[in-house]
Amino acid sequence: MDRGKEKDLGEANDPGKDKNSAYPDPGKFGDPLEAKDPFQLKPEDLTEEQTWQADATGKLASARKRYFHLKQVFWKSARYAPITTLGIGGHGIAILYGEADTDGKLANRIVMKRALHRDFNLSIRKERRWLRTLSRAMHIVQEVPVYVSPEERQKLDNFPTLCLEYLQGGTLLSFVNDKIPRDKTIPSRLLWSFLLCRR
Ligand SMILES: Nc1ncnc2c1ncn2[C@@H]1O[C@H](COP(=O)(O)OP(=O)(O)OP(=O)(O)O)[C@@H](O)[C@H]1O
Repeated sequence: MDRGKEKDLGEANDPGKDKNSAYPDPGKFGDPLEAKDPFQLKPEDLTEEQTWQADATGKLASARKRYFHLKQVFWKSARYAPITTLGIGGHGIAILYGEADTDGKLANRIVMKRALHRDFNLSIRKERRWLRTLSRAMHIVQEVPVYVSPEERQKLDNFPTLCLEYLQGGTLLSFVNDKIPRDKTIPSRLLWSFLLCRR
């Protein structure tokens, strides 16, 4: 997809806004998931560091565009629906999607991660290369298959998208931030043990 087309994706084109559209209701998976539209993301959802790195509104606008596009890819899908925004990193946005089974019940959760800007697509590709290199490492997040039609696949591939397993307990970074005091470092042997533990 070229950039001009991407710019056209505005709120008016949001398939979720059309009550008659085939876009699945984000709440379709029901309890116990408190499903919410990732669109409710607000500038205050960015961490202090993230707002320092870039203008919050600009970053949020990019995140919304990425999300709009992803939503368009899956808007006819009976299988995948967005649940929430997990976060915005230095380069990308991570959105949690639910995968339904044939009865429409939540069967799996998948993280879709995209670059915030075309210039960061390279960082997503690099991350993918590393993930594939580390694909047998027990404690490294893994790519997961996404079952889409050829049309959806083509749209999905217009922007490099990482489809990852969902780390329910949080990432290693969130563990370090939560549990390791700021004046302490995580021992190298522990980090190596994460990398060397094989499936
Ligand atoms: N597979 C995942 N499971 C659960 N949460 C995730 C997953 N991937 C990302 N997240 C959450 O989404 C946030 C944004 O992720 P992302 O990978 O884009 O950024 P980052 O790793 O914080 O920074 P950077 O873009 O600089 O690598 C993370 O901080 C994390 O909280």
